[in-house]
Amino acid sequence: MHASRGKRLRVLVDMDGVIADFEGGFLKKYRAKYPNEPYIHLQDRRGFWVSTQYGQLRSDLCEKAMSIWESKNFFLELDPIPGAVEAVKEMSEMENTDVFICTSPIKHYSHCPYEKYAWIEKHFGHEFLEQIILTRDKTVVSGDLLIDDKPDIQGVEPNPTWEHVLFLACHNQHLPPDCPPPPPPPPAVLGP
Ligand SMILES: O=c1ccn([C@@H]2O[C@H](COP(=O)(O)O)[C@@H](O)[C@H]2O)c(=O)[nH]1
Ligand SMILES: [Mg+2]
Repeated sequence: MHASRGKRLRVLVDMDGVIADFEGGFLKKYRAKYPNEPYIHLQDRRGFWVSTQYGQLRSDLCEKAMSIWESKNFFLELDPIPGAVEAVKEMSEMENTDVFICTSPIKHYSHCPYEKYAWIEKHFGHEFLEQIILTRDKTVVSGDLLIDDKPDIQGVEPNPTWEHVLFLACHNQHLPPDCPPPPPPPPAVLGP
């Protein structure tokens, strides 16, 4: 459709959970730093926010989880999702197609933005640094497709130009197709 109109296809590709293994990297470093604390197996992950599910497990684990991705080298040392780097490179070489990495940095910015750039350079090469978009609000970025593992992508723009392609991840694989995520469970009632 796009090529017939002479228009190029612009694909926005998320980073964490799509090309970089955020969940696997988190669990490995969390268990190394907190070997005596409970943890959540990847097959038991539910909901986009790791910190929320760890906080539900025990309230202090929310901050312990956050300390992992706020640490130096967390983002830089993430493994690529198998096959993802090759797939993105291949897509970026397709005719009439422009690919951008569209990723949200954490607000604790000491390491994350730098390491996201360094990760892209390491796995895609220096040239690909032209194709990075760092934003906390993906709704204001224009594109045709956004490939992203977050089920609900919201921001100030109620009608983003892109169509969201939900990328399968451990935290979203139980969601019914094309449905919004379920509301959070009510707080647990503790007995006497
Ligand atoms: O519990 C969590 C899980 C992830 N994050 C951060 O959110 C962004 C997700 O970026 P995407 O571009 O949507 O993949 C990433 O920086 C994670 O570190 C979080 O803050 N809390
Ligand atoms: Mg993601």
